[in-house]
Amino acid sequence: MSTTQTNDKNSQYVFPEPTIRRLPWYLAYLGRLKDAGVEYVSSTQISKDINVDSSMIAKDLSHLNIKGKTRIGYHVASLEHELQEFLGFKRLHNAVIIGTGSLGSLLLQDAGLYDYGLRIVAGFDVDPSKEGSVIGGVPVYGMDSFEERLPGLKAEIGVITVPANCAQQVCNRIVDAGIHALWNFTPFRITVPEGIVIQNTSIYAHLAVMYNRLDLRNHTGKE
Ligand SMILES: NC(=O)c1ccc[n+]([C@@H]2O[C@H](COP(=O)([O-])OP(=O)(O)OC[C@H]3O[C@@H](n4cnc5c(N)ncnc54)[C@H](O)[C@@H]3O)[C@@H](O)[C@H]2O)c1
Repeated sequence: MSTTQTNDKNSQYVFPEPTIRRLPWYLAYLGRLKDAGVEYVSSTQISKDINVDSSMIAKDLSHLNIKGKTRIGYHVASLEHELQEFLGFKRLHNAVIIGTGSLGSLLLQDAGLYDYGLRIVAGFDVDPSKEGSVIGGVPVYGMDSFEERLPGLKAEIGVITVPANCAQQVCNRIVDAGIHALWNFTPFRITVPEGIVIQNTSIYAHLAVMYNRLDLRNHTGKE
């Protein structure tokens, strides 16, 4: 389960989160069409293939700088390009990871994040045994050098993968050091000052939803 807040009373138009969440579905679908050599696709066809209402698709895509042609639909490659631009996947965003344990190490080794515009430039950890290591080609430094190294890393995003009991303290330190966007993987609901973007991501919350739906299914006896 993930939620994004832009804690900024002065922010301009904020796209509805459900719209932003659906756009990557269209992108993945368009990638498949492109690989299959399909040149044009209509919102009706997209609707049939990915099971989203076609009027909702048309509304979602109206936010983009592209128009579909009557009776032909959208040019697949152009729509894919526009979606990637809109979603920020084409732009590289430098990030640092705080906490290079199980989850932090996995993220450091996930080359796929780069394809989605996230370039992790360094990891930081309080554990001295991790200092000086390289995970997934990314150097890991001690937390004591965090403030000193940060300006040179040109990072705009801080990824938080520390134990929940120190999440808030780590968050405060990252924000004080000048980072404006946080991707929080801990189950702790951290609070941030106005103007800081925060994205909470927890697979555990998704598990809870799945268990709840499974229980419901088992009780209603639906096959
Ligand atoms: N979001 C998810 O889907 C998901 C999945 C698994 C774990 N988690 C959460 O991610 C966090 C990390 O989980 P893990 O399994 O990788 O734990 P872990 O214990 O393997 O790693 C935590 C790392 O943080 C470091 N650390 C501790 N305090 C620190 C501090 N003040 N500053 C910098 N580094 C510090 C530790 O030395 C360790 O290397 C936990 O909060 C966990 O609940 C989230």
